[in-house]
Amino acid sequence: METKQFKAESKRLLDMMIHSIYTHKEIFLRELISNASDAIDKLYFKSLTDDKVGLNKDDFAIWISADKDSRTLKITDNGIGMTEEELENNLGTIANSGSFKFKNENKLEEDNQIIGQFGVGFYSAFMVAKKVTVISKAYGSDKAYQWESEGVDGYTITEADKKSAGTEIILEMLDDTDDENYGEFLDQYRIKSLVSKYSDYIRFPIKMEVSHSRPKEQTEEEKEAKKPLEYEDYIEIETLNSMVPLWKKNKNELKEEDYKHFYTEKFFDYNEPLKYSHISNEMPSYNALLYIPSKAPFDYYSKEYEKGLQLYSNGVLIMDKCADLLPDYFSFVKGLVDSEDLSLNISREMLQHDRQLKVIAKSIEKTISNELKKMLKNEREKYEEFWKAFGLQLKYGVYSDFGMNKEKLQDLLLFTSSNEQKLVTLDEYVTAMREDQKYIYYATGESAARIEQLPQTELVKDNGFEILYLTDNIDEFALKSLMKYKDKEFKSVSADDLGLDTPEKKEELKAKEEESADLLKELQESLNGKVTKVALSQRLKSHPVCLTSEGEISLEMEKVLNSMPTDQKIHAQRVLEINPDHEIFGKLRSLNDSGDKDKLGKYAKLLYDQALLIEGMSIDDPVEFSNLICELM
Ligand SMILES: Nc1ncnc2c1ncn2[C@@H]1O[C@H](COP(=O)(O)OP(=O)(O)OP(=O)(O)O)[C@@H](O)[C@H]1O
Repeated sequence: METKQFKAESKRLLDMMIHSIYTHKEIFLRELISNASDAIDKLYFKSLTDDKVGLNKDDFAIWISADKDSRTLKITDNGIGMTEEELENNLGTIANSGSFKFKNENKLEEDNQIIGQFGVGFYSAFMVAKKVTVISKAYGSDKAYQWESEGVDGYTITEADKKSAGTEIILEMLDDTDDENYGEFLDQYRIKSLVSKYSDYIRFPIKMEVSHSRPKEQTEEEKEAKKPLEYEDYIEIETLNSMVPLWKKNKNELKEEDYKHFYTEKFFDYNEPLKYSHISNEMPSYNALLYIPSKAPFDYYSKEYEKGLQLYSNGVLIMDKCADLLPDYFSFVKGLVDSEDLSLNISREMLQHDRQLKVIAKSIEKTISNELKKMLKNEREKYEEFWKAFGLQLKYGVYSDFGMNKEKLQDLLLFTSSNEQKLVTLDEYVTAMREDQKYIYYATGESAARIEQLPQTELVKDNGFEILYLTDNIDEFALKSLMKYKDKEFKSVSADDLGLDTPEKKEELKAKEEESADLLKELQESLNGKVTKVALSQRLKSHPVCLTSEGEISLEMEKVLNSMPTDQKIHAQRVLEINPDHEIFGKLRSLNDSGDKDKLGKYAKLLYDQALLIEGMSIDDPVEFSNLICELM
């Protein structure tokens, strides 16, 4: 069977290319500068083995000049240039990359800085220009040629005049419209900022004549007469790019200040970073600078915050915030990644499916996780500072995605402990556990101070067990996702069975409950369905009552879930626990025995409201509460 070749409708293809491959028009400049840099790289490469080139590394440069009157922008390089045939092949055929071939043929192993590989970047010029002229003279050739095109209708190639090898690209900008201002690309400030945004690390100087203004010299008489200053324009040649990226410099040459300065400048943060790391990775190959800010940005915990690392390919910026490089739970990390293996031209959508990118993202995640673990181990104070700013995000990470990442994150968590209210890791908690302690205990509340006073914590504390104080909304959900840590289950101090009672004690309580069954039933009935049970408490020591819950939803979870903006309200199954050793219990019994149901009902309401207040919850009818107190007083 004969295999047929695909045919392409090149005009349509070009049209599609121009209008759909890039999202931002401004990147045309990046593409043309990258091409110029590639061309110089090729001639520089030749000059290493061929004396006839006659140029040193310092002689190479890219020039930009803009002329507002003729609305033209010129990008010139003294690189390898193109022959007539190369103009035809490289600029006349979409997706034909001379650079890609060059790279392959010359196996630029060590000094591989060639950027181009797809053979499409050049055409981005048509996003902003109505006419593109390329005048080029190939190195070693005595003839120069001019390629000219107004877009989809085709191109012409004619002989031209040009003295030295290299290429000059002239863009005649499109007319401005109501929506688009193409003239802005002729503005020197705009050009400067585009170069520093996208092409700052091109390794050959990008030069431009920049006009400045300065006060004119005054004569002595003029000075004395206090004549107002007059200004004059002057032109200066400026190099617009800084050329060597910090992350490609040798680590030994760099000082802490260099990294910190780079961070504050690049990521617009007044505060110095808490931590940085400079990574040169082999497999996959990439360089990265990663920073942990010392404070959470003001919008960090809002929808407006955009996570991501800057993504560079060979020193050329591809994307400002590449979200795919960071998992959500490490979204606080700032920094950049530079990889030669990524292509400059792939669009955002394609990038997401780039296998290489995924491999890099995995490697970065591992690095961040290791750095955090190291910090936790060796720089506890710093880690606690980090925790204050971003701990919440890690706890969200444990809970979200159905707990998929909990194992990776569990050793990075900190909780306030009942022991001196200091922060502890789960590992520290478990290591300090007594042999007879079955569970990791926790209590929830608004603040550590509030939790400290909860009656429910009494018994666990009396047994000498440490309690984790959970004060953030997400905390209990995160622990529920974890379920266990090192085979130890988490247990709320409000849980049914705290695992503290001996079988004899349990029996004793059961007998007491049976004995008071009709009293407990009476109390529950008088609370009109507000609680599912009134029970005798085994956890209370000095307090008369507390509120706990049965089933999966705790009172704290009820609070959190009901504070969310949904119509559906969730109810925990509330249990009012009464301390059988408290005086008030005797009072309740005698009321019940004497058949004073009315008073008993009032006591039940009061005790229930008290339990609510202790829990930090609001009571249904404060007026009734106040009246009842007065009545009984
Ligand atoms: N200034 C230049 N000097 C010499 N050759 C050039 C120049 N600009 C473009 N070329 C040639 O034209 C080819 C096509 O350029 P184009 O920008 O379309 O793609 P590319 O740079 O190869 O790849 P990519 O699309 O990844 O940028 C280049 O590979 C190169 O051979």
